[in-house]
Amino acid sequence: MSSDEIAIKVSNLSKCYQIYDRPQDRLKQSIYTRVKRFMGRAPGQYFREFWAVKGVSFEIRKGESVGIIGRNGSGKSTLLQMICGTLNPTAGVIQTKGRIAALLELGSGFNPEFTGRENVFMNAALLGLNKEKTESRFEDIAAFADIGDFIEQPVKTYSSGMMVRLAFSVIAHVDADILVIDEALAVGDAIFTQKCMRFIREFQRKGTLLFVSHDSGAIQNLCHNAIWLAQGKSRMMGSSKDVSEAYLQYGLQEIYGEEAKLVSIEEGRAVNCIEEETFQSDAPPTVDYESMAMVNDNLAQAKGWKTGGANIISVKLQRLTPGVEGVFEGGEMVRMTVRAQAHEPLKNPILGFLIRDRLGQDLFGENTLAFTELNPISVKAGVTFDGLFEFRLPMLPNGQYAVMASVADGNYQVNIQHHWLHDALIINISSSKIRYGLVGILFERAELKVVHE
Ligand SMILES: Nc1ncnc2c1ncn2[C@@H]1O[C@H](COP(=O)(O)OP(=O)(O)OP(=O)(O)O)[C@@H](O)[C@H]1O
Repeated sequence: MSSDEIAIKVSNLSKCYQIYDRPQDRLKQSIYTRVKRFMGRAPGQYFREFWAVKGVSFEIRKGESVGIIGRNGSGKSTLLQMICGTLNPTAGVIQTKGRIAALLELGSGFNPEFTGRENVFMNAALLGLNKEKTESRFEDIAAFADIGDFIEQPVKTYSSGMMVRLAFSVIAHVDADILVIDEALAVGDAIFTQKCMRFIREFQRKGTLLFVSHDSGAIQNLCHNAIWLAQGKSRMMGSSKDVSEAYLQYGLQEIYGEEAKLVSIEEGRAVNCIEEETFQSDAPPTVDYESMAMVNDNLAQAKGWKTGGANIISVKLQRLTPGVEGVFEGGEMVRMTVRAQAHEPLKNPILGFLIRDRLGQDLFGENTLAFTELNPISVKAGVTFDGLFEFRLPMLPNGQYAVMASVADGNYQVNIQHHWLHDALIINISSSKIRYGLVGILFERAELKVVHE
């Protein structure tokens, strides 16, 4: 790899902390250090060495997205702080090319006594943006943070969510070449997280990303490669898929213990020997998933874009059976209605929706194209029209989800998106028993059966 292609190069990087078991040991050490300096001989040592990061080396190409995964205390923050220059290494070399912006420690870089506005200028200056540029971008920064009048209040009055909003907004507007994000901090409410994820995905098209998470799913989704840190050392580097799988296996091994030694399997060696069977059972489904969804209309605050050719008037999720309004149960039949109005003639209007999780991953959705291919409909300016989608609501794991809605004109290949809303509805799932995957489905059967005695 030529040096021009490298964004970050870390060689043999280490950080050692001195750990004092008792407060008086720290005092003794400082006295003895002075004595040593004065007398020139080594007195006793009153601390233990703790290597938070030890001998880590890697190279990251420009434009690459790399995930850092590891348990609590494995050295992720320490490593990233050294890369960002906020912590001095004990040993090793770090070379970086370009402007680094980081979201690492909550509130770090903010002066609590200064207002949000003053902190924006201070932070942007630290990140290399001059006053004129910051002034010209201030409105965008404030709009992205979306904390209203709090921008003029001292940061010490902020909630942690407001602090993250402001910090993220600054790093999103300083033309960074390298972004360092700790996912634990990037989470705010669903709408803001989705906005951050959209920014990160856009940034990835040209910039270099270092993304820290405990969630191997998030790492695989955002990063091509990953580094697994364990006890301060780099345990594995490779594709994010391979690293995540190895990390997961290691975690399971720890849970199961030595008696269930897990062996990696390179290729499937099992012989497929399941006989065809028609099984009938009158027993009720054995898998009990509860997944209650609370749906909130967010249309008035929804972000997106429009051309003026047509706009979405409403997005509604309704249950098709009686029940409490706005509360849904996973597995029940529902109707999503996306209503729009044309402001110019639309030859082949398309209405659609898409449900996304907190990381902006598309879970499922549909549009009306399959229908209008068979039943062509055009609309004149001023006409209001609905897209109707009836489906069984999947059971979703706990968390917040956003419903994207759009109105367009055209066909599968060529279409103009006239109005696109990222978060027309917000879905909150709170009591889900879904344990695996992004979306749960209703299992009719999940049993164990003896085949041969
Ligand atoms: N100032 C310090 N003095 C002593 N030990 C420290 C200090 N800062 C961090 N450590 C230790 O270094 C180790 C690595 O910490 P670090 O915060 O880098 O881990 P991490 O992987 O980011 O953890 P988490 O996922 O919990 O954020 C931990 O054992 C921590 O206790």
